[in-house]
Amino acid sequence: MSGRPDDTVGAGLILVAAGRGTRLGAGRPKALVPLGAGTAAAPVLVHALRGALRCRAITDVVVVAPPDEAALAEVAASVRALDDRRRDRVQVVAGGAERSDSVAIGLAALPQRVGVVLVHDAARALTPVEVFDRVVHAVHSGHPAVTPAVAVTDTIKQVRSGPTGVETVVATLDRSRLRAVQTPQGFLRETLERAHAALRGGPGGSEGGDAAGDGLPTATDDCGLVEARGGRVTVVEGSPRAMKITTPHDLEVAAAWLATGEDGRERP
Ligand SMILES: Nc1ccn([C@@H]2O[C@H](COP(=O)(O)OP(=O)(O)OP(=O)(O)O)[C@@H](O)[C@H]2O)c(=O)n1
Ligand SMILES: C[C@](O)(CO)[C@H](O)COP(=O)(O)O
Repeated sequence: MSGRPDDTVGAGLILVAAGRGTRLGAGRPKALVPLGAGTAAAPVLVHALRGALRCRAITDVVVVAPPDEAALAEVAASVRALDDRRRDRVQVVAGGAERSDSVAIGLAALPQRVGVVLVHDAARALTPVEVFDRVVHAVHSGHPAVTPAVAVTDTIKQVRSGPTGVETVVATLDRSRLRAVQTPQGFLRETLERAHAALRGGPGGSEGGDAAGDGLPTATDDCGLVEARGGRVTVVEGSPRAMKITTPHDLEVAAAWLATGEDGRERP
């Protein structure tokens, strides 16, 4: 870790949008599914990109798109249509099989001048700019890996599956110490690069995606990869508006926020 980045240096954004959207079941990649009605209507990815570009610290963007030709072309056309002077600093690349593959592809494509990297799910399309700003500020303040998070409001039980598939409760977890993590997650570039190198069998890692080397599944978020190497992850306040559009119900909620102007974004 080399300490704080120069405060005047901007941040790069990896917007991962290459998922299939199986749980949404819209018959097309989730990033390309229309969200909103009338003048607010745009693909999920476009909402996410416009939202992220409200963060003035972002200077460079890599959109990691679904790998098929038609989807790539549609994403590239959306980028060309962006009303933002940073449009020329937005690249589109084809994603990989798993989210972590897509992040690694995006990271490799980010220009070397970028020393601070944000990784954001296109599926968290209505994330307020304040969340981006808090994450960037924390990295600039010397925190090498940062995640936004919200408190858990349900009582959370740990369960085990019996031989017949029926689940029984093993324990009730201490909710006051649990957080649901969101994106954008922010990193010093070298912290993220080392975490991904380890995932792929580099120094400190293990081949096959078992980042912690303990037989547990690969971490589903990038801060998890840092944790698995014993790195420190700092938590900043997230937002309910940064919820991930995963199911048809989530899409309805997001559309309702847009319809009522309650998308959590500042109005001019
Ligand atoms: N191979 C993958 C898988 C996921 N993602 C992205 O990672 C984010 C979080 O993933 P999720 O919401 O789970 O999206 P999907 O993988 O598309 O959803 P599902 O599991 O329902 O197919 C999304 O913006 C998704 O596009 C990606 O870029 N590349
Ligand atoms: C990165 C993430 O959005 C943080 O909550 C989440 O881990 C993505 O997981 P998914 O299972 O790929 O949706």
